[in-house]
Amino acid sequence: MSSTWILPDDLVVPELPAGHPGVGAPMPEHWSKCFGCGDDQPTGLAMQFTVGEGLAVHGRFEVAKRYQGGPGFIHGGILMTAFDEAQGMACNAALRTAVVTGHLGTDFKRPIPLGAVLEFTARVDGVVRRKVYTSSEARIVDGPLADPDVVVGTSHGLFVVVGHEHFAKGTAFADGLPGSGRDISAV
Ligand SMILES: CCCCC/C=C\C/C=C\C/C=C\C/C=C\CCCC(=O)SCCNC(=O)CCNC(=O)[C@H](O)C(C)(C)COP(=O)(O)OP(=O)(O)OC[C@H]1O[C@@H](n2cnc3c(N)ncnc32)[C@H](O)[C@@H]1OP(=O)(O)O
Repeated sequence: MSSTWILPDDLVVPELPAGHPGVGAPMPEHWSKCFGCGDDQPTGLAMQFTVGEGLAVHGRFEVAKRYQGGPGFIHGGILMTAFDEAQGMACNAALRTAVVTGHLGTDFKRPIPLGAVLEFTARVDGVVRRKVYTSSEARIVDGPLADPDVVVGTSHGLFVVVGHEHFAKGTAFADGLPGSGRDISAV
């Protein structure tokens, strides 16, 4: 069973941005303190991304013991966090602009064991004004229960393009601040 997600009729599929790197190119974290992709966030997922075909990206992480929900398996919210990050990175690669998540819906298809290496394929399906429609699926590609032919979770999300004033409102509460050009992906 899967939940329903209907794309709008006036969806526009964007062109790849100029200078878009080739398939397989690594994508830098969008900010070092990000819980999803940052390398300066010790409890975070430290997801790593590469450019995929068209408007897609690929992301990976290993399910650490600290991400346990039910005994032996990933917590559902952690899986959603990874989808959020992957679909946000797809927006970033396709549109080269800042986005935030407006809505995210996940179907949990199979239990995912601790120690599994998850690979996400996430893409931009299209845009309507500031709304960016995205989708993603996850597979276990290494570790326990690995089978790259089995989809263990899927996600649909609506992201909204925002200006830098959106993040300016958070600076008073921020744990560190992006600054050196590593904060927003150059991809
Ligand atoms: C200081 C540190 C900064 C570091 C930042 C660094 C980099 C960031 C840059 C790029 C990011 C790169 C990669 C991203 C990677 C990971 C992704 C993680 C992202 C997150 O984890 S981020 C946290 C969770 N996220 C939020 O914290 C959002 C809270 N929220 C809001 O801030 C507002 O709610 C907002 C801005 C969403 C909209 O507000 P708004 O006033 O600007 O615009 P408005 O309401 O008019 O919506 C415009 C159109 O979107 C439709 N719309 C809106 N919401 C909808 C919904 N839920 N469902 C269906 N449609 C929706 C409307 O219906 C309208 O549609 P229409 O055009 O048809 O009228």
